[in-house]
Amino acid sequence: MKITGASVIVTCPGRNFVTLKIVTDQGLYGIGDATLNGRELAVASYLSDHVIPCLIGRDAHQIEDIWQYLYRGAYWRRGPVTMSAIAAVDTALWDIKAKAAGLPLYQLLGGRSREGVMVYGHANGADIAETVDRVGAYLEMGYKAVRAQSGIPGLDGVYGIGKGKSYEPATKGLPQETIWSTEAYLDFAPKLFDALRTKYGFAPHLLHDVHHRLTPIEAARLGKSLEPFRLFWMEDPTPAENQEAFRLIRQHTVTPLAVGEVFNTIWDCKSLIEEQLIDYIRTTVVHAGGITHLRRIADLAALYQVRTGSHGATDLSPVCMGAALHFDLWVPNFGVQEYMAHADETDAVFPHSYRFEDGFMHPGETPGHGVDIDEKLAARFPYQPAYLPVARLRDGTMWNW
Ligand SMILES: O=C(O)[C@@H](O)[C@@H](O)[C@H](O)[C@H](O)CO
Ligand SMILES: [Mg+2]
Repeated sequence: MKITGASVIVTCPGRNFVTLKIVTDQGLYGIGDATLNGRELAVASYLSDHVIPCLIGRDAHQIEDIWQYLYRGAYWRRGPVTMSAIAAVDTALWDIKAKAAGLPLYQLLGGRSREGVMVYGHANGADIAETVDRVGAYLEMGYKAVRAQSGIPGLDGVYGIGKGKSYEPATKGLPQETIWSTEAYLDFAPKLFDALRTKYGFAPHLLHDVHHRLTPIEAARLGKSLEPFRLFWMEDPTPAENQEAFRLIRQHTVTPLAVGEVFNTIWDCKSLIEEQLIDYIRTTVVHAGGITHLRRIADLAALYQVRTGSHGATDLSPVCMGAALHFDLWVPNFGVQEYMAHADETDAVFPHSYRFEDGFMHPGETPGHGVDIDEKLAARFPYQPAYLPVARLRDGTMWNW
């Protein structure tokens, strides 16, 4: 089956998304997510200018060979732009292969390993009282796991706090500037989880995202102070590029650690996994080279009892979500999947077969990954420049957002 064409679709139904569509001489097509929040057009150009010309005429069934061709063949390996582009090709090719087989994608990976995919919701509020209520709303919807993020008195624009119930960090125009104070946060966070456990007990899984803001010793202190509240995980405690930092954190706390949403390859998490410095690996389909590469990361992780907990924020398109759910249904060492529901316009542009039911997601039985794109509708939402925020300390020093 020959690849006869490919195109990049950039659309902004509520937020920006980049989608690759690959078509074949047999009338089958596949799509893959290539969205890199705040840097979308770099991946779109990488695909249009440098990848698509190399795809035409290749056998769409040779997923592994095409992956290796794009990874090794670039000479310049890894990095979020390259790996998101490779991921889009890989996802589209798995979609085509599964459609050709007439099977939902999870069947090609090895079949289902569980009944459904446990997801966690992202609850956020302006203060502790509101966050406690929002967690309650998720529990009422049937969620078994909820990540809780709360505004901190005196700090504007803390990570994870939206204007309404949903959370969308990117804003139109230039990056929004926010202020960060580690001191205020470290005192505040345990109070939030104390309030949550007091109200809801220990049955629900509670998670928390630190979003790379602490130093290793501060992260160790936070992990220790959260131990009485038995979190499912503490996410991204320190900037993730320094794998050694986790040795120090690990010496001090038994709060489980999750990391990896910003990782692109197995090399970013090799030491973290092999030294058993983390409990959950959060790499995802779109930013870590597609299903072909994510499977390698998961297999390495399985050797060390590290489980998966893939990133699933709103900037990962429904195409990524669909592919991730097939992966999750199969992967033996599954932990949990993040799920932030998309805006209605996004769902309309990307019709999909996945669904939420009582705390679990189901990818559906449609052949392929079960997500499509309505190109006519997509064209009605042109790209709008948008950026993630940046953070500074009170004295103006640049920090990690
Ligand atoms: O865990 C998460 O969902 C995140 O940390 C994201 O909200 C992250 O900030 C965005 O995906 C960035 O694009
Ligand atoms: Mg995160």
